[in-house]
Amino acid sequence: MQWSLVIPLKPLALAKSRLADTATDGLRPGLALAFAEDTVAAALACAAVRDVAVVTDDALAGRVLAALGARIVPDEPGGGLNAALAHGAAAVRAVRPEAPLAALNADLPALRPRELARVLDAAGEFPRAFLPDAAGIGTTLLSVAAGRELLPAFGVDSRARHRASGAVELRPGAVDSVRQDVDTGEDLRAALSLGVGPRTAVAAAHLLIPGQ
Ligand SMILES: Nc1nc2c(ncn2[C@@H]2O[C@H](COP(=O)(O)OP(=O)(O)OP(=O)(O)O)[C@@H](O)[C@H]2O)c(=O)[nH]1
Ligand SMILES: C=C(OP(=O)(O)O)C(=O)O
Repeated sequence: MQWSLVIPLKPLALAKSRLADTATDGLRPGLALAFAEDTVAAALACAAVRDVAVVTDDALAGRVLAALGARIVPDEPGGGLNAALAHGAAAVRAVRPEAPLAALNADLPALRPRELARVLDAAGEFPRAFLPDAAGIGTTLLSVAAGRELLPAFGVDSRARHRASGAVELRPGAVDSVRQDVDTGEDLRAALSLGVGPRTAVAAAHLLIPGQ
């Protein structure tokens, strides 16, 4: 099964505000871009992925991620994360209506292609499914079979909301890299110990992270 992925990305100057105590205003946009680059590169290297669309209005991120091979979809709704995902899903479906589709966060710098393939293989068994984040409160991936609506409910308590919406919670085991999103300094430390991609390794080397 070959998936289309939709990855949302805020304008870099606004992204990852909860990392303010770990990275200065000057360094945070570069760090957010590095996370997105490593996420997109790992997604494109996954054997179960046919294409990746990034929904963003950030011009620099758009250029860099397009060069990696992503399709860039402007965030036309401008209505926040779930509106951006629904818009991205519609743009993908317009080109490839028969493909299964999944939304994936852009802040997964430790993402490993084989672990993503394991999650997508598990997701392919269900009409709609999701993977909880490492903290057990949010969501890092939401999938739908062809012909179904994505109905994204990302944001606060999205694990409970995706479950309540009828999506099946995936428990594929040994997929830490797909669950480890980075919102806080502690998350970044956890991602670094899993092993991050090359752009995040360089960007994080500029930070003073206790314990690293
Ligand atoms: N296109 C788009 N992407 C969004 C929007 N809001 C959030 N995202 C992306 O959705 C994903 C999950 O969001 P968060 O984990 O909250 O990331 P964030 O908003 O950069 O982090 P904070 O500023 O700390 O809340 C990230 O990949 C964000 O870049 C939006 O309005 N439009
Ligand atoms: C948007 C989400 O991410 P975070 O909790 O990382 O903001 C989510 O988990 O639904």
